[in-house]
Amino acid sequence: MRASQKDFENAMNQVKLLKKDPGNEVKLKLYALYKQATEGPCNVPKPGVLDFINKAKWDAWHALGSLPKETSRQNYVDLVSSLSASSESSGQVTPAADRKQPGSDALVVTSQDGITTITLNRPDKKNALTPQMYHDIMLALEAASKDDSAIAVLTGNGDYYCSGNDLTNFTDIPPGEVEDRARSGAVLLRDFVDCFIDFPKPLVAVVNGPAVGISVTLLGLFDIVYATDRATFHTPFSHLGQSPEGCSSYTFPKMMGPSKVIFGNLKTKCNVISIPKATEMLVFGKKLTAREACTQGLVTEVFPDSTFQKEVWVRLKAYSKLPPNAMRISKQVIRNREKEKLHAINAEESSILQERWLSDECMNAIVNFLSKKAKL
Ligand SMILES: CCCCC/C=C/C(=O)SCCNC(=O)CCNC(=O)[C@H](O)C(C)(C)COP(=O)(O)OP(=O)(O)OC[C@H]1O[C@@H](n2cnc3c(N)ncnc32)[C@H](O)[C@@H]1OP(=O)(O)O
Repeated sequence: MRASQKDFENAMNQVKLLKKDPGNEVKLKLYALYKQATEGPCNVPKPGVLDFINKAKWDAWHALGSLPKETSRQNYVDLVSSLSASSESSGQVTPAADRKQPGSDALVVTSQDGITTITLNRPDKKNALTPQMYHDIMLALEAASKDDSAIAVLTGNGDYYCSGNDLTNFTDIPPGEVEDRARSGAVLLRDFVDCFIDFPKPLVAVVNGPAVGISVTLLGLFDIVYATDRATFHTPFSHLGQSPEGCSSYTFPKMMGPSKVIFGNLKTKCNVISIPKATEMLVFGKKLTAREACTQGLVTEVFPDSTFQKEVWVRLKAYSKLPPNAMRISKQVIRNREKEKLHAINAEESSILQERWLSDECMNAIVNFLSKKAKL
């Protein structure tokens, strides 16, 4: 049943009566749904980067794209009713408990046992990332940085962890808007990666299956990476006419070390081969198994697929009981001196990628994928 105007007005009144502050992430969602329900798609200029509050509001509204007014009204009413129910029930202090992002089912955020879990939920598309998902992940990280959880986890639903950027993001671009789209894509990428660089609590990747593209490169910004032995790690940037992001041009060579020198078989007089592992991945697109990724320092520990979920969550629940402030401060000590550098690298990688997206090599690769001529 569709929410009526009366239901919508009741919901607006109910918001004022909430006993508990729902937190910034939910307030932004409410704001966005309200604007979309009353005014339709975002049609105002984007505020400047330093106008943080209005930019966050604009981003939240803009992320709703062309969601119809009636659906927005319904989502607003549903969200308020779930908030009212939870604020009247047990009085729990867990702000993100079993929270499903309205407007998109592609991301599910839950908070339990001191752990905020962000789950990519597009299993039929191998959890490929849409623009809405990039925005929702940023909002979820922002909320998780302030909620009372001790650690945050990113994982995937289904057989894949994530197949990277959704390549259909490159379609339906009207002629004349290609450069604008590349520019806004680079801004989105930079903002997105910045959120990982700045995330203040221990951040854990539970890699439940194969990982591709940006979902791999970001791993260098996580504090722990647990992988099933079924996972693979693939960064086919050259195949796609693209270039590395997620700060991987810095984190991968740093973690994988200098050139590994491999001598050929002396009898057959092979040449000396000396290619750094990071180059083999980021330039030549070599796919690593979970065990290879662990040897290279990208993965913390590999678990048998049959016991993966059980073993990992037992471990994480134990970690989440450690004193949260001590964990946060230790992370700061480990990471802070690199932060400025990482932000600069992120900005540089994003701007190089902006150029790559306009190249024939990139366009041809996308067309080939979409016309099912090429798969990785
Ligand atoms: C703004 C920020 C930009 C950040 C820059 C990021 C860059 C990257 O992440 S580069 C990496 C991009 N990813 C890829 O190139 C992966 C493309 N996908 C594949 O090659 C394959 O789908 C596969 C190897 C991931 C899985 O193959 P398979 O097991 O055979 O499954 P299907 O191909 O049948 O996939 C099922 C379904 O999902 C769709 N899909 C999978 N990945 C993507 C994707 N990345 N983008 C769009 N769609 C994807 C696939 O097309 C199938 O759809 P249907 O045919 O409609 O069922």
